[in-house]
Amino acid sequence: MSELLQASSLPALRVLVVDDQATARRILSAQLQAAGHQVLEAGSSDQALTLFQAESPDLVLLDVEMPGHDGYWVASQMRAVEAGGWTPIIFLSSRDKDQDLWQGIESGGDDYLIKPVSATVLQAKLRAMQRLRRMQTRLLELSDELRFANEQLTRLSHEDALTGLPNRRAFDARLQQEILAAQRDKQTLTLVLCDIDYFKDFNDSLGHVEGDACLQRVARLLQETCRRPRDYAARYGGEEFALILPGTPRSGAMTFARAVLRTLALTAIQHPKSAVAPHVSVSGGITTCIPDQSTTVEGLLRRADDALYTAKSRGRNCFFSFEMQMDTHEQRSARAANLGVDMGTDIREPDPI
Ligand SMILES: Nc1nc2c(ncn2[C@@H]2O[C@H](COP(=O)(O)OP(=O)(O)OP(=O)(O)O)[C@@H](O)[C@H]2O)c(=O)[nH]1
Repeated sequence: MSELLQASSLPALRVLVVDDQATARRILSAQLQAAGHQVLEAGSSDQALTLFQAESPDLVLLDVEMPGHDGYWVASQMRAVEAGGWTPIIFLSSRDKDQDLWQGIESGGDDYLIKPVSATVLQAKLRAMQRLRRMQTRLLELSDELRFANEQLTRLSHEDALTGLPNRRAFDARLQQEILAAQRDKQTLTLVLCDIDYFKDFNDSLGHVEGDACLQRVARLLQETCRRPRDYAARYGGEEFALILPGTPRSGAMTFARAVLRTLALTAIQHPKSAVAPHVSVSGGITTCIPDQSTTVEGLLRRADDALYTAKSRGRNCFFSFEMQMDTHEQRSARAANLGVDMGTDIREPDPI
């Protein structure tokens, strides 16, 4: 690289020189190389277009008069294939009428120099192009940084900072999508709301730092209990979690609830102030339906929340579902036989572990 380029810290350019005269090309190329630039040479309009597309040069120096298609045509073709980019094109021509310059700019050129072009003028033009190139590079970097920041922002606006689970906003959007999908496919959809029991007492006795750690562990356990790819766990509020189990009927929801209760019992996060268990437990409200036109996010959440309230009032550390209560005794017995569990309207861990 020449001392001139190094000293100015301007980027060296990859220049496509298009001229049907081999001698003119060679002289120009030598000047450019002496100034530290890289040169690609094209002796025809077709070759120019091929190199332009294959090599994406930083600058095109383009002769006007060439056999076949002239330089104006080449410039317009380059603009057409560039798709959103902008490579500077400078015409070098012995045509010196105003109309020629006009046509050059109209066809997509950025500048028009009349041959013979002095070495100083050429250097000056190249310096200007180098500055443009540097600005363009910086703009591209900035736009990448902006895109990355936007992606981060979108992710953060959908994520709960403490647990890393999706937050309420993301959950509501997902539930809406799953309602529509289940409506379309006539599939069952289960919604579960879980709330940690006596969590205020947990915080009061062990402190908020332990409380936060507890929320993180419960979040992870719930997420791990979601075994199917479309199951979705979110932090819905303070100590409340919400789960969507698509394609899951009542029996599957019960299995899920039992798994949650068992996992929490096995994990045994100590809860010195719980009135229902020596460990952290949850209460849960479940609703299962095949959504129709009248099914809404708000309606489903209300039903699950009412069920959660009932689970709390029935003693906590259990799940409750109104739909299961509506099952006939025969259905319950049949399912209980299949699952090998004692199924009431609320779901508990039957044997102390
Ligand atoms: N450490 C911590 N505590 C939280 C967070 N969000 C909510 N809480 C606490 O969760 C507790 C919820 O208390 P309540 O709504 O009274 O419910 P509870 O004590 O769990 O009682 P029940 O739900 O009836 O069993 C409050 O003390 C909140 O301060 C959090 O991000 N971190």
